[in-house]
Amino acid sequence: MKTAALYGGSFDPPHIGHEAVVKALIDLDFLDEIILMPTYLNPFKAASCAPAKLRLGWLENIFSNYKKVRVSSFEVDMNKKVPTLKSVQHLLKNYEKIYLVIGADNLKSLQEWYKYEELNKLVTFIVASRENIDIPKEFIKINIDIDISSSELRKKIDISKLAKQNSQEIATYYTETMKEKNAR
Ligand SMILES: Nc1ncnc2c1ncn2[C@@H]1O[C@H](COP(=O)(O)OP(=O)(O)OP(=O)(O)O)[C@@H](O)[C@H]1O
Ligand SMILES: O=C(O)c1ccc[n+]([C@@H]2O[C@H](COP(=O)([O-])O)[C@@H](O)[C@H]2O)c1
Repeated sequence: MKTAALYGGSFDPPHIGHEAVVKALIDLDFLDEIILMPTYLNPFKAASCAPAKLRLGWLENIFSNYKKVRVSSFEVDMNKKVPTLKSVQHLLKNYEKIYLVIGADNLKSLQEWYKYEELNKLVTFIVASRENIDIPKEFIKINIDIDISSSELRKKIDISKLAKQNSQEIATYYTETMKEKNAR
């Protein structure tokens, strides 16, 4: 059986920071596969901006030509908030080891994740550096230096920060959706 990195996220929108994380993961020889798994909805969030199926389609498009990478619709298909533990348990039916990828900003809330102790026993974490946040030594670290976030992009879309494949479509979607939201 193979090893896989589970890289979950809202990807609302996907951006070049996410692409940089995936590229860094591809270079890790101990990973057979990288599984991108967009959330239906982050368990800690009240809503997403773009619907789950749209975010899933964007990711499939962006990463279709990346070797070792696949996009999983597991959480989107559940049509509800899915704790990461459930996704890991699902993957462990087919993979012998799961590495769980998070950005360093997620470290502060990790202990509050659903059944964190159990999750921590099942996975090995890979943490992507972000905003100079300290990453404790027990984590595998990947060095990412892309100062961009989806929330910033939702406030002000910048096409140069989006993946090239579908940047125009994504930029138009957020420009129009945010205009409508602000007009309400
Ligand atoms: N620029 C980045 N550098 C390193 N890690 C990142 C970066 N952007 C996102 N990540 C990590 O990738 C995962 C998915 O990110 P997510 O879809 O939440 O994007 P985000 O930019 O963090 O969004 P938001 O601003 O809404 O929190 C998270 O674990 C996040 O910490
Ligand atoms: O399992 C949990 O309790 C949990 C709580 C908060 C976030 N997560 C996961 O963390 C990943 C990153 O979320 P986000 O919204 O920051 O991209 C995504 O896969 C979420 O499902 C998981």
